[in-house]
Amino acid sequence: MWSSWWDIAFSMNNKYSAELLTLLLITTSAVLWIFRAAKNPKKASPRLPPGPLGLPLVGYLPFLGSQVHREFSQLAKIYGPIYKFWLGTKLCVVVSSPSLAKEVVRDHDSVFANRDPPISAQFVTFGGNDIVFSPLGKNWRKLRKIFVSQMLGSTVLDNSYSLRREQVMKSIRNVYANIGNPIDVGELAFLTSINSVMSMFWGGTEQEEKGVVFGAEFKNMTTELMVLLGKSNLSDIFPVLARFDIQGIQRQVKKVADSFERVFDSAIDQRKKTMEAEKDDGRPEGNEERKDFMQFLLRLHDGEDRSSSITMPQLKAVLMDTVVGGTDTTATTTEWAIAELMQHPEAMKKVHQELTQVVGLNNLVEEFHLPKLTYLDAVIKETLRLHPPLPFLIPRCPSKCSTIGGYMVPEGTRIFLNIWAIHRDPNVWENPLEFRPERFLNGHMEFDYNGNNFEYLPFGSGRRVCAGIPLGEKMLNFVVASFLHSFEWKMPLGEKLDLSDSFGMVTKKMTPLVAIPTTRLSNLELYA
Ligand code: HEM
Repeated sequence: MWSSWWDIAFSMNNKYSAELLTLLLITTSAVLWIFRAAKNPKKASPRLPPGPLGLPLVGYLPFLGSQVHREFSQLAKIYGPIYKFWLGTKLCVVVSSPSLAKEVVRDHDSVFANRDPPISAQFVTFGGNDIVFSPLGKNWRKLRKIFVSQMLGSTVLDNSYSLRREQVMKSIRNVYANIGNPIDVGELAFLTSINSVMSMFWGGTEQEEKGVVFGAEFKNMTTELMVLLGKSNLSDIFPVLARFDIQGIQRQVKKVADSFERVFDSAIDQRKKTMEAEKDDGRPEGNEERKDFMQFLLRLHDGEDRSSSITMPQLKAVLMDTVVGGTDTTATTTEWAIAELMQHPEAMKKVHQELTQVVGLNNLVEEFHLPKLTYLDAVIKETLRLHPPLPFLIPRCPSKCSTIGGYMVPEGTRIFLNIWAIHRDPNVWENPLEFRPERFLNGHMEFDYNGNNFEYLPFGSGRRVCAGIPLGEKMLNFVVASFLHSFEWKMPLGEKLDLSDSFGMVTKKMTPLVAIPTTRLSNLELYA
């Protein structure tokens, strides 16, 4: 019996024993090294993800074109589902597969639930007091809780339905007044969304009309803000240049933010006066039934309970999150949904059949019809799959160095979750480029907007999932259903429908959808 490796070695022919001994030593060391590495993975330091080379100093910046979502998806085909590039001194990582998205937003959620706000965001967040761009922390937690569970709680949303309904009715009346003439559907959708939100701010007071007048003004301001925030700013790429504001982006953002603040100040003043007057009249402070956003937030501002009271900059920042976060996204999706249906008459026919059956041609759509409009819901889900308004969500930023997909992702990296690519991945979706609402109907996999299925993330996922889902979903389904039930939409004679998109902070149709409405309801009095 051989008692040890040494015995084996020395029992052999001298000619081979030295070589064998060396071989054994190498093998043993390798086995020991692998064993230790497996036992103590921290010691094996992972590398940065692969990625395209850029130029010295500027990195990949000069190679970024205007269709960034398509370019990022192409790069994933070359470098894989996780890759990196540099923009100046900023390291960026793009993640484009459901399993790696899960690692980011579920497995490492607390580390990646931070944002990397552009430098100009400080002006729209009233000094970092909002929900969208705040780092994970006390401020964010408090505001998000107020926003999700109280401000957009089901009682508030139910109580404010009549306000949204009134705004949708107004839009229907406006379209009817222009029946047979071309209408910019995106603009119509935007005004309907912003007027609904404005009306919820003012909440059925005498100032509500004024709020709605501001709607048109807000539209231009929001569009301008989105363009500015979506621009590559040298100040972000080279923070040492920030104070020179070479492209003037910070200045312009500040100007738009100041205009928003003037409107907010006027609304806040007026609302305070109304609440005072109600108190003087002996009515309970603020009308309990009304429960509009402004009244609700002002009460929190005046509140003595420090755990739930908010400062004036926080109040304004939350208003800003609602206006900016909630209107362009909803309006853009409404425009895409109608455009896709016009391009797919079979699907449009099914939507119309469902509306006729559930709502009836002698009625207008009401929010209580929505749960029964299952095909319409599938249409909206399919629209958000093909055209997520935020193709990379809102970039995340790890608070410490982490490992994703076996690669190192250092603290402070800007993370783009490319859901646009995931939603069009042929390994995930059958015929992904086809518009097929049926894939979201019963019998197929369950999809909702809460981000639990990493193949479908139009509202994001994890702690930073969209905070406005209940309102966004209600407005979206209600507005699309109302526009489609009340009118048939056709392209002007000789014009072709264009479905190409244009990348931006919110990715929209390249050419606005301009269509001609004709009436659909049997009872024309409903349009009055
Ligand atoms: C079609 C409609 C909408 C879409 C597609 C959408 C999409 C998104 C996405 C992708 C994010 C980032 C999520 C992440 O990083 O994981 C987000 C965040 C957010 N959205 Fe929405 N959104 C919509 C409507 C709304 C509405 C109506 C509101 C407000 C009433 C709103 C308020 C917010 C806020 C406050 C955040 C920041 C959440 C946080 O950082 O904690 N959104 N949204």
